[in-house]
Amino acid sequence: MTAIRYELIKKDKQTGARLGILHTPHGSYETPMFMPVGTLATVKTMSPEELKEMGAGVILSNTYHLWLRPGHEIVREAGGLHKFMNWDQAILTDSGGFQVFSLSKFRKIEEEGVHFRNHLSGEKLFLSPEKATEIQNALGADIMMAFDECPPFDAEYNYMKQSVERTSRWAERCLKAHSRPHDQALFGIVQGGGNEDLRKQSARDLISLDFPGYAVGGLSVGEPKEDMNRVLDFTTPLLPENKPRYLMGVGSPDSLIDGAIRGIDMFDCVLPTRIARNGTCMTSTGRLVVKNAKYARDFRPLDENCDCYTCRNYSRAYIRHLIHTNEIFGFRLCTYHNLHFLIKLMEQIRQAIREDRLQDFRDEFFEQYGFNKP
Ligand SMILES: CNc1nc2c(CCNCc3ccccc3)c3nc(N)[nH]c(=O)c3cc2[nH]1
Repeated sequence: MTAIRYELIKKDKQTGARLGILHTPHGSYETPMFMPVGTLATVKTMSPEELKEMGAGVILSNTYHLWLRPGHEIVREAGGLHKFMNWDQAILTDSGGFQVFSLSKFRKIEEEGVHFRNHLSGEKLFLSPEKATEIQNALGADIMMAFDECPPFDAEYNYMKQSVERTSRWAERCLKAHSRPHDQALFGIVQGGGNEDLRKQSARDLISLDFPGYAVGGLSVGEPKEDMNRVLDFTTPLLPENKPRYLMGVGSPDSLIDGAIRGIDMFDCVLPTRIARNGTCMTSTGRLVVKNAKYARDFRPLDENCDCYTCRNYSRAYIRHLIHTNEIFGFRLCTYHNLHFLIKLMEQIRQAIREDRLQDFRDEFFEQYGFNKP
């Protein structure tokens, strides 16, 4: 028995969306789901109790960051990430590949792995499929990711082809190095940019290795949303129907809906927590920059249609004051609201799938939120 099991409950009659349950050693969670990001073993400014209160299930942490600080051996000695951060629900760790490419200026990619510099100290570092797998085994997350290369979306075809083939070889090396397959599910990551044939090759390679789940990588890296949707249109149908599909780094409301419509089950994004720290909030009628002076005497909640802790107890004027004075409580209130907003959106998406009306829901939501309907 592998560490996780995906149970397909039903498919939406209007779209490629599906309602499912992801069973993990730390709990079972309905999908499609949004996973808050907690890079350094904390979802910034939120306590585990608050995360549970708002309905968070699986949260993310990061191999690269935790390897550098505090070091994966300390987390292992603490009894693993769940014990270390006092989180008794599920955890997913990314493999560190993406962070190396996005954080480190100098890097050299070879068959063996990636040479780069520590983005904090400048010291020379090296990450390989084996090392990334060893770190994730030490962290002990329920779901861990294969070590991959996420090339620029518009990389030259031959480079992209070489990269996909190397990522497939790296995935096999991760499977071989994985020491705890019964406790931790290793997901393969499909690459290939915007090239349908390379996406097919990547999916075929990874499916032949029989992973318990698959991520669609190489997207949400600056390409237009139409391109992301086009890639999903021909990529998710390649993936096994009875296994979870995770679209990496996607979390704006329109992309969550469009990803769910195309058969994605799991999403993560730093957006809700990151924009909260500069006073930008997601509301049912679009984004609201609460530190704007126009809210100085606005005593309404952030979102009149929201029943979260923030919206039940505090006004725009008060939150604006806190953000304006750099008060940490202001960041907490905006973070709580933004995470609750996305978790609530996923519940609405799941309900729309139950009622076979996700396309209609998309139209209503886009209209209300202010996304131009293509
Ligand atoms: C924002 N757009 C985007 N993010 C991508 C990521 C990282 C996903 N977020 C994981 C995370 C975990 C903890 C803390 C912070 C982030 C990717 N990761 C991998 N391994 N491969 C990708 O292709 C890839 C593509 C991405 N696009």
